Amino acid sequence: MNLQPHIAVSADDIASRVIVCGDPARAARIAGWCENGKQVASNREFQLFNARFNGIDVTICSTGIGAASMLIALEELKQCGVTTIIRVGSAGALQHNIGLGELIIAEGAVRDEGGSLSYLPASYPAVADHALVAALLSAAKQLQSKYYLGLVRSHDSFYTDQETEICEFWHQRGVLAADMETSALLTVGRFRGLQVASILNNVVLFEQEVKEGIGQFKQVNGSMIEGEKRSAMIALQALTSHRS
Ligand SMILES: O=P(O)(O)O[C@H]1O[C@H](CO)[C@@H](O)[C@H]1O
Ligand SMILES: O=c1cc[nH]c(=O)[nH]1
Repeated sequence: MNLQPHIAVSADDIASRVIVCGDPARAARIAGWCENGKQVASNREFQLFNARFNGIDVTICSTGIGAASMLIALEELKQCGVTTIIRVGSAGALQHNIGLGELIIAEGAVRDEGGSLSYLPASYPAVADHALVAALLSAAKQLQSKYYLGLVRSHDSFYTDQETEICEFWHQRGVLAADMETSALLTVGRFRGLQVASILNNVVLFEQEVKEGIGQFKQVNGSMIEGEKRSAMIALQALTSHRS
């Protein structure tokens, strides 16, 4: 079969169960936490690895930053016969009680990114697959991990002049955290008939300067790196215990 133009694999090359994440280095780390992790493609921000977890084939695919490139990966993964996608992402908290390295499981998302809006109007909801969320909750309990369950917000622009006001607005409305891809994954994934969900590792405290938080993440802050691994293990457990 033909290679997909961006993710550079064909249907024969990858599994039907996929973990996506923004950071290519995270994709490599997740593959390393599985059995037999090996790279199958490398093109731009799209780094793909095949591996086995709980005796089941999985693929890990990085998608870069933002909804636009994540949606390219989603469409091409769908063309390759993928049925189930869980995002293992990072996020900034919008509530004071969510600590660094603590995990957020998205029930749904505020669609403040342009990618999904180019497919469907804002009135179409961004909702995670119910069974996949149940599998994530069950895996989190099995691994004795604390988690927050609720709404997240996805956006396109990290450094707007209104960032403080925007975060305060969604904080007041009970949204748990912000990332840049979850709402597009939930909206377009559902629209395309995929089972989709998202689990996020908090790397910025609420009301912390975003540059400072992301910088600490880059410096391999212990709790945030531990949160990344725990989020990946929960997602892998959910992905491989879930009936696709
Ligand atoms: O760590 P990832 O998965 O890339 O997720 C978050 O980090 C990036 C911004 O630093 C955005 O992609 C955001 O959604
Ligand atoms: O504050 C943050 C941190 C990570 N990703 C985001 O989109 N926002």
